[in-house]
Amino acid sequence: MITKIGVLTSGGDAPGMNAAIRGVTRYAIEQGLSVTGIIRGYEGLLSHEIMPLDRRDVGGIIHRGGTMLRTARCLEFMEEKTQKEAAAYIRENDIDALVVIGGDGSMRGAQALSKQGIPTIVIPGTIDNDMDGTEYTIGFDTTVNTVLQCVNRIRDTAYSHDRVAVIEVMGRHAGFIALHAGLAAGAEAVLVPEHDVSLEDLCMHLNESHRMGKMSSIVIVAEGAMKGSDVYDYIKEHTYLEPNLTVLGYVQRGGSPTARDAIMASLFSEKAIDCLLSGTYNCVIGQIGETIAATPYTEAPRYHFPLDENMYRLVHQLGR
Ligand SMILES: Nc1ncnc2c1ncn2[C@@H]1O[C@H](COP(=O)(O)OP(=O)(O)OP(=O)(O)O)[C@@H](O)[C@H]1O
Ligand SMILES: O=P(O)(O)OC[C@H]1O[C@](O)(CO)[C@@H](O)[C@@H]1O
Ligand SMILES: [Mg+2]
Repeated sequence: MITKIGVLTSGGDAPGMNAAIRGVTRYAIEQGLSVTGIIRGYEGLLSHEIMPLDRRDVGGIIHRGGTMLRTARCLEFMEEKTQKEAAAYIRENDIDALVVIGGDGSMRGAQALSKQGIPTIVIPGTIDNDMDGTEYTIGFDTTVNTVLQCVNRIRDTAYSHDRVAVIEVMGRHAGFIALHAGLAAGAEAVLVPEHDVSLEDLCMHLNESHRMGKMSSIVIVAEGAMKGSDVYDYIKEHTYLEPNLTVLGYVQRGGSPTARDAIMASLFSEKAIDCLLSGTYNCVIGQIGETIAATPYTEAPRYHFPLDENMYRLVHQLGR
């Protein structure tokens, strides 16, 4: 029977992680469990940094970006020896199950711990929206809206100076941020890791739009597709157009969560605790269609939600 849970955040921080820490803590306490917070993700399990969490400890954080528990990318945790040490520490502290809030890498970490006999459950928290077992990850909506606001500002300059604004956004392995922000901002083109990038085609596309009377354009590049600076250089060398470059960087990851992210964080938290209480674990919580589901790690790849090809086509058709 589960009486005490641990909770940690891992990987890149994402807006809404704090709302999830609050949701997990308060809902678990409501159900009669006690809660331990682990500091700095899997690193905290190795450096033994933990703290008890009560209702008041998670007060005043629902609207804050980042994560009050801190987070880390812990490379040591890739080794089985380290995973065994972490599992032993969890047992020593009488933690019966662990809630991991993080992205796809963090989910692999949770799966590794479950192989060591620790019941785990994952709440998807990453701005990248690139996890199996869910159509939505906490933080994505906030980031897309942040990028949109930035692009709208950059557009003013691009328009006024007749320039091609090249904007690099995050997404090491996935183009969701670029695609969604691109469609919302009316970009001329988006470059994403899921599609081969031809800078020759891009320049033809931009030149053609220019001939049709379009004096300024927006090109959004996911960092995993190509470096924004390479796109800038190519346009400068191969066209008569005038590009400018903005690498958005970490402004995309901070900030207060949108209503959608704070709501999803709360709903995912409730589902995670309900699952643990009913003996369902080693699962990723996720939104699948209209439902909030719990999918075993081993089955999550069956629920892979790729980039929406219709949206990708539409960006390029509407952007000219
Ligand atoms: N195969 C694995 N086995 C064990 N642990 C892993 C594995 N992959 C990742 N992890 C752990 O999860 C941590 C976070 O992973 P990663 O850096 O990929 O971020 P993420 O959770 O995908 O979030 P984001 O992509 O939003 O930054 C890693 O630093 C590592 O501690
Ligand atoms: O510099 P860091 O913290 O490793 O984060 C960069 C990476 O994290 C992510 O933002 C996801 O949080 C990726 O898109 C990005 O490549
Ligand atoms: Mg990831």
